[in-house]
Amino acid sequence: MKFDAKSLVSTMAKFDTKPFVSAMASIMVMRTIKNELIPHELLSFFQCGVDHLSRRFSPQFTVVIEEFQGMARNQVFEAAEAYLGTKATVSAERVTVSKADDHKDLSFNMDRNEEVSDDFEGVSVKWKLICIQVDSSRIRHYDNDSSAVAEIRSYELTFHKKHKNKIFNSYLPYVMEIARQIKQGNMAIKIHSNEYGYWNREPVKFNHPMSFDTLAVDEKLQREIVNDLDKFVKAKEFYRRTGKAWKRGYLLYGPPGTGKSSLIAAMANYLHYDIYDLDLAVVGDNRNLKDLILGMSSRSILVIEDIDCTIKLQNREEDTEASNNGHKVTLSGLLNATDGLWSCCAEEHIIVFTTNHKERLDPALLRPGRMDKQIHLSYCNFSAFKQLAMNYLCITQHELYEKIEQLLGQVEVTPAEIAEELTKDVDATECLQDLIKFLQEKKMIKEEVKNEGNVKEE
Ligand SMILES: Nc1ncnc2c1ncn2[C@@H]1O[C@H](COP(=O)(O)OP(=O)(O)OP(=O)(O)O)[C@@H](O)[C@H]1O
Ligand SMILES: [Mg+2]
Repeated sequence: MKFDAKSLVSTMAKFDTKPFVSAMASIMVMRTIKNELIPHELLSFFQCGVDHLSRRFSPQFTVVIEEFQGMARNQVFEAAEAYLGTKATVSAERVTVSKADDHKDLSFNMDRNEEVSDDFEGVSVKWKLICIQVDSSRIRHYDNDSSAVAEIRSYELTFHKKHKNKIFNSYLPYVMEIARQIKQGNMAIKIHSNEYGYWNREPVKFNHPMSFDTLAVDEKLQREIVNDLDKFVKAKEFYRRTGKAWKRGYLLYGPPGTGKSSLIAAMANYLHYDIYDLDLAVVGDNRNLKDLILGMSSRSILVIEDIDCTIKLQNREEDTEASNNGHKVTLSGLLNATDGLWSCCAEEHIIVFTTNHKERLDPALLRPGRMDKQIHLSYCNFSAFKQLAMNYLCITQHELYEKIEQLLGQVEVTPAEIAEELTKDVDATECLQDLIKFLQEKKMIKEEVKNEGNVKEE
């Protein structure tokens, strides 16, 4: 018997033939065995019908999560990959292991066609990684030069139909959130720097060890800063509701060596944000500046150090190229870049300006809403000293502390100066004695200067 498969398939498709498909399929299978003559199209049509019927009566529901959506990677697939990596080592039979250059830890994943079970609030689900090999020319996102065969990957998530709502509304968002946390913990922080109008293609791994545990600032100020950062990170909904861009500006000011750059490092390590260290002096013009800020990723810190020195930004009225020592970035350009409408394009930006001379800044830069928080980093008090002694000498108490506390109340000394004294010797007592000598000398110089002033006045 000969089939005109195409016309048979289209004829059957016009009618609701599904209830008959199963029976027909069995007949055809029998005939196939006898005659080996069933055309491919017809068989796959029956196969579809059988699958459809079995799904209809099955209590299971399956969500297919493909790796690509057009050219872009599907974020749900990426999240599932990261999330299942943590489960695979426990419940899969075979796992793959890899490590990317910018990752701190090994990444595990389920192998092809492996299954992983998971439980969420009493609901059991099954994940399966499906990999199909195809001709690479058929896939748009695939680099055709590298291989003739490509793999189309997808996850199948299967669970009981009655849990559909819970899976869509709670479980999948939960998977996305856990994956975000895993990625955040695994990715090394990077520091980006700019040359002219673009960020360097190869950001450097940020290895600064400073943290809020080692930063020596007044305890109360430190708590205030950490609380502010915590509030900012959790405030997505607040920023959305109030129509504000999700960004926060900090101005760090104080004498050299009081920990402004160290605080930025502690912030980046605490939030796990990349740093974009912007050198305004080499930015061509306002347009370049805008492009640079648009080129930053979300969840990052934009740093402009020594804002008073890099370019002349004092006077907005004189905001012309000529009055700006030939620099084409102007104050209004900078304000627009950090403040303007399009600055909302990315989310979770922290902007930090530092200066040794707050009084030299244009008030426009300090207006509330621009610099949300101004943090004064000042000379070392006793509480900050104790932190430094802990960092460098690993001590919390010493008989010389009383003397040091007294001297710290009489002279102005920066944490950087103290840090230098505490690293001069290996022995803690000798270091503290050196420090006392250093503080006494400072005190003497201060008194001499004061006396000279008094003599002049007389
Ligand atoms: N508050 C601090 N806590 C711990 N270490 C500090 C602190 N301040 C300064 N230091 C030490 O002094 C060094 C210089 O400090 P830092 O670069 O943070 O100062 P700064 O305020 O940014 O100075 P500048 O105004 O010159 O840029 C740091 O590498 C660190 O070792
Ligand atoms: Mg600095």
